[in-house]
Amino acid sequence: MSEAVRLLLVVAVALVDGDGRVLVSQRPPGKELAGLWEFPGGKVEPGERPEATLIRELAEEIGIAVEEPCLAPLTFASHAYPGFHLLMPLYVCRRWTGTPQPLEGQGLRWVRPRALRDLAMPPADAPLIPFLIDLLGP
Ligand SMILES: Nc1nc2c([nH]c(=O)n2[C@@H]2O[C@H](COP(=O)(O)OP(=O)(O)OP(=O)(O)O)[C@@H](O)[C@H]2O)c(=O)[nH]1
Repeated sequence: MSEAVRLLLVVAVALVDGDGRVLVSQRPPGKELAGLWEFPGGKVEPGERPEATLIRELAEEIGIAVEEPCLAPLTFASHAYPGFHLLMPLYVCRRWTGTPQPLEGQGLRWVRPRALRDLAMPPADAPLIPFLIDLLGP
């Protein structure tokens, strides 16, 4: 039998603005993978539905309100990190209330999907970029 892995379920979202740009957030100093740009989101807590996790994280991290029907599944990442295996559904969202703000002192940037390739992102995220380019154009 192969070695047991710890599976970590994290949900993330590509918020898309009217110009087809995507919001990325820079992991704050002190966290694992600090300085890398990522899609907003976080770990699914025990007993929590993934969509509820995203709605909670978006309110906590960037101060916007999202309605569940506005979260559309796009694709997912499956990546072996040292010590755990990340499974990360990526949703797309084009409608929300409020203006994204860096409530946790993180950097926030709106970028065209093609420009994601030039950002330092966690290794799990690279395979997600072509799906965003297909959906939104470069
Ligand atoms: N949110 C998010 N997490 C990602 C992405 N890519 C990626 O590998 N991850 C990984 O998924 C995990 C998310 O953990 P997190 O620390 O952001 O979750 P959280 O907000 O619940 O953390 P906390 O325990 O500090 O509250 C980390 O291991 C992170 O490196 C991404 O694009 N977005």
